[in-house]
Amino acid sequence: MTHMTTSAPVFADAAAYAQAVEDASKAAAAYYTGGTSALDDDAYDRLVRAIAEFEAEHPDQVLPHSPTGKVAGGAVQGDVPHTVAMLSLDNVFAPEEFTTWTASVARRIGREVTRWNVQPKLDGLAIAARYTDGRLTRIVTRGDGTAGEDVSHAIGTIEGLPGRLTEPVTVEVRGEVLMTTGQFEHANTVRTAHGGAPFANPRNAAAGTLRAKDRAYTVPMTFFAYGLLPLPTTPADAAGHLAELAHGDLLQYAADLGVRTPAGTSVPGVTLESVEDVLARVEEIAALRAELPFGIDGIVIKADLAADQQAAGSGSRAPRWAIAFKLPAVEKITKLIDVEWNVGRTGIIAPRAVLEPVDIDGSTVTYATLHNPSDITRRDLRIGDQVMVYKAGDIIPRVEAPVAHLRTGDEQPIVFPEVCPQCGSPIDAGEQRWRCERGRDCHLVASLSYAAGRDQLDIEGLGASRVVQLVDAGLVADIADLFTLTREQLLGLERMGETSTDNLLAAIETAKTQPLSRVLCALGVRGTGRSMSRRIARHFATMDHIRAADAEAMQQVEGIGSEKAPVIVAELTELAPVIDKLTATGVNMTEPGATPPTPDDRTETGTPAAPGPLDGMTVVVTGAMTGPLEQLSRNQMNELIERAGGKSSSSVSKRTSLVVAGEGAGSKRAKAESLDIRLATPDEFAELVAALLT
Ligand SMILES: NC(=O)c1ccc[n+]([C@@H]2O[C@H](COP(=O)([O-])OP(=O)(O)OC[C@H]3O[C@@H](n4cnc5c(N)ncnc54)[C@H](O)[C@@H]3O)[C@@H](O)[C@H]2O)c1
Ligand SMILES: [Zn+2]
Repeated sequence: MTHMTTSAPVFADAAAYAQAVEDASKAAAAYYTGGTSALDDDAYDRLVRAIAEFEAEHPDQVLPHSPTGKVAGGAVQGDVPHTVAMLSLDNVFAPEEFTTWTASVARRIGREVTRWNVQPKLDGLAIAARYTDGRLTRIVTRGDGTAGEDVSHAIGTIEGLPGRLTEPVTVEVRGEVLMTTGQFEHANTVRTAHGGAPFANPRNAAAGTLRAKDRAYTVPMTFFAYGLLPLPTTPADAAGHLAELAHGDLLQYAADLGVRTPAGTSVPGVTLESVEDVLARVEEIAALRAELPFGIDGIVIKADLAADQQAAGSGSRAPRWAIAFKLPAVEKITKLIDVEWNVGRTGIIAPRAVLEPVDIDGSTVTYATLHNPSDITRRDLRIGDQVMVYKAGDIIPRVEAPVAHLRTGDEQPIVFPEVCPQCGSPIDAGEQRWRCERGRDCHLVASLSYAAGRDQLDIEGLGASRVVQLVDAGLVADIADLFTLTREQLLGLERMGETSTDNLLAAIETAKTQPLSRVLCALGVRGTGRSMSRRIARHFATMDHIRAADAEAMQQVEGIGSEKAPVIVAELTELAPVIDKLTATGVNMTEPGATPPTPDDRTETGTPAAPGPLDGMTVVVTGAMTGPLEQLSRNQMNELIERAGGKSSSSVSKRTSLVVAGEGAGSKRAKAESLDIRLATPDEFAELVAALLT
């Protein structure tokens, strides 16, 4: 779980440094006041680290408004003074750094720290809530640490921060205001409904909401306390008592007063004595992060005893008795390139965001869930948007919201499908989650239409609408059922006359004689398309040999690697009942011209009985075919090439041996000429493979 952010940029000169200070200040101002920063946290931290490095090397050039060494990067102020400074926290990123830090604290205070209080580092913003005689009278933000902004207008909208304590005491409660995932979703729904731009993430939403005055609507937030201290008006004995309490006891007292603390969550604060135990707890909290209903960006470890804290003291930016063990960033800004619509097994049509690849928490994220269409509307997403993407642990990455102010005006609306993208049937959009009207049959309709297609079994008269009819009538449940359809059954369907019935039955009968490669393709084995199916069929020659192949044998087929092979083998096992049924109905299960591999010949590809005219050649077909080849589809041309011992390809490269250029051939022909690759007209090619053109 150790982590280090990527290296920081280096500034060429003072001007670049000044620009960086400017950018960082602007980002921090947005970050702390509820605007949306143009930088994600990693980018901001990198920038500040680079600024610090430059300043270390050029101490004479440090700008007064540099963010380094300041609470909130010096970007925010306030006019309500804090009685005790509200500081930031220093960071560590790895166990060794933490151990080093604990040793430095021990050195400073001249003894080991007695025990530690370990709690989640809540990802919101710090506030001080002042209670007078038990009544909540004022809420102040952290500001620059010495003075904050009065946000008392938010009283009553923050769950966990009661208007009245259980005892009439005068105290200041400190803690974090945040939005839970649910509150964030709700806030964006309400906000966009009022014509506002959605908040980029829960933290940003909490910051913006806390400061907003006179809004037409209110949205709830949540508070968790992590501190309690006396106010100037607190009676001396009570104040003295508070000052002596250990951190854990203070939080227990806050909870007793009715204030929410992390104690009620799955990551309560705990006190631990050894560094090992602390580190183990850090791991535990990190592991729970993805499932928490609120964001955390680390773990805070504090000396628990007041005496230890006082001995360690505080710096101008952070206390010396506490540290934040930072967890890797789980949010990054990247671009929304596209939205795909996938149909699940039950017919649910789910949108999925296609992203510009971005590294988050140790993995590259290219897709993120968008849940459902209303989710897209609620988030007001557009293609081309910069979006905040969240990913932690093993959860599916999700798009939180667009970073609306980064819009350029070139963003495009997301187009919702009008019919099922898989089978073309109408969509049931009555619920939040859209669904293909065919439900579970959607896949069946799609896979049967595919199987009947021109490049597979080529069953004329079996278009999508006919397939829908057959499925709806319960006549077919898999592709094998097509071959046992009776005349009576077909005649019973609407719009099915004698002629079309006979034609369809004849087409189905013809389909039984298709080569194995097409039957295999029709089965829709995951990970195989047309050309892969042809390669498999040519290699093994018969369905029995294909089914007998284990993953290792499957890997002998060109283009099948160690990852794909077991998937294909497993798929074929799953399809066994359908394959058996197909065989029983008399569907051809051999590949013409191919011979099965011999057992000791595991590296050789199954070769045609006789050497073909295109042996070892890679052939590209372009333009319109004429003469004897006129009727052949591109797929059939490719089949022909492979039957002749060649390899078909769709792009011209140095490795291409021959380009068959028909009428209208354009760029591929030009490329072949520039690479000096042999060209043939369709007629010349037909002659070359004449023996195979029967
Ligand atoms: N994206 C941006 O543009 C941008 C700009 C500025 C800052 N930031 C981010 O903000 C962070 C620095 O912010 P910071 O100065 O507020 O410091 P910080 O968030 O690293 O740590 C201090 C804060 O932690 C909070 N906290 C949460 N749980 C706590 C607990 N249990 N006990 C004590 N405190 C707790 C408090 O609010 C406290 O003020 C960095 O991670 C940086 O990336 C981002
Ligand atoms: Zn469908």
